[in-house]
Amino acid sequence: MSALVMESLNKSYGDLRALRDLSMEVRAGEIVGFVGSNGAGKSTAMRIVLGVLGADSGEVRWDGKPVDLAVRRRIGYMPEERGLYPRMKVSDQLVYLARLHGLSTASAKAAMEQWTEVLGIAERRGDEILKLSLGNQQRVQLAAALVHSPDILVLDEPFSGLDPVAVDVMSGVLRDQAAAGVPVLFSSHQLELVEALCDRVGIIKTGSLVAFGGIEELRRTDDRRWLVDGPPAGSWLSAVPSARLVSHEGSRSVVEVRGQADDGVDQELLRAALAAGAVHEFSLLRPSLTELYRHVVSTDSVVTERETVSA
Ligand SMILES: Nc1ncnc2c1ncn2[C@@H]1O[C@H](COP(=O)(O)OP(=O)(O)OP(=O)(O)O)[C@@H](O)[C@H]1O
Repeated sequence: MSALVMESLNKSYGDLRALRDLSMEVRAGEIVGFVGSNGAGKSTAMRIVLGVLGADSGEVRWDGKPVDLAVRRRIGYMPEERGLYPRMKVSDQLVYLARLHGLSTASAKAAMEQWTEVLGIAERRGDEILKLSLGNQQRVQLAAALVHSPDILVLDEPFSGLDPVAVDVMSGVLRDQAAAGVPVLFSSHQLELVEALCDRVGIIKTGSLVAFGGIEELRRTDDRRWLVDGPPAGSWLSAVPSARLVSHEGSRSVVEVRGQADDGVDQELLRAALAAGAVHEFSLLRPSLTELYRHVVSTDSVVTERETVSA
C-alpha cells in the first residue's frame, strides 16, 4: 500500500538541531496529526517533505521510492506562512495554481468552481485575497492545496483561526480525502480536534518524535487510573499493593496502577473496595490526547510505536 515515509530526517539551522532522526509514515487513506510545542520542528519536517527545504540527512519516500519533483507536484501543501497573492482574485488565483500543476484551463476552472463551492467561498470568487477574513483566506488556501486533486496532503496548521463551522467544513474535506485514499498529514495545536480526526498521532519534542501511534495505542503505554465512588480508598487500597492513591474528594477516589498489563487488577481493586463498603461507581479513566501530550512532553520517556517504517 502506498505510504509517505519520512526516515531518519535530520536538520540543523546553524547550531540549532531542528530535527533529530525523525521517522514517521502516513499510509494511504489515513489522517495523521502532527503535534508538538512551538518550535518543536513540525513545519521543518513538512517543508522537507515538500522539498522546499533540504534535510541534512535522511529520506522522504512515496510508494517506496525517494520523493522526486514529479511526486512533489502531486502533493497538496498548505504552508504555515500561507503564500497566496494578496491582490489576486480568488478565482484567478486558484485557476492559476491549478494550471501550474498541469491542468487544462477548462479543468482548472471546473476545479476552482468545485472547491470554492465545497469550502463555502463561492460568493468570494471575485474578491481579492487581501479583502477576505483570515478564515476565508484559509479556506482559499485549502482550495489551493486541493485544486489539482493531489495524491498526498500536507497541511501546516490548517485549523488555526477557523470558526467552528469552518472547522467542520475543513474536517469533512480531510475525512473525504482520506476516504478516497489520500494520505493526510497535518499539524495542529488543537488537540481535541486531532483526537477526533486522526487515525494516528505523532508527538514531536525538540526535533525528536517521542510518540507515534493511534490514540488507543498511546493510551496503552500510560498508567491506568480508575475512579472509585465508594468507601475512601485510604481504608482499602493497601489490599492491592500495586495501586496508589492519586486523589480523593468526598467518596470519590482516583487510584492508579503502573503499566497496562492485563493482570485482573481492576477486579482486585473492585473486590477490595466492596469489602470496605458500597461502591456506587467504578470506572476506568481514559486519558485524553491533551493529557497524554502533557505527560509525554513533560517527561523524557519515549512512548512510541516507532514501528519499522515500510520501505
Ligand atoms: N529558517 C530558519 N532559520 C533558523 N532557524 C529556524 C528556521 N526555521 C525554523 N527555525 C527554528 O527551528 C526550530 C523548529 O521550527 P519549526 O518552525 O519547524 O517548528 P514548529 O514545530 O513548526 O513550530 P510552531 O508550532 O511554532 O509552528 C525552531 O527553533 C525555529 O526557531
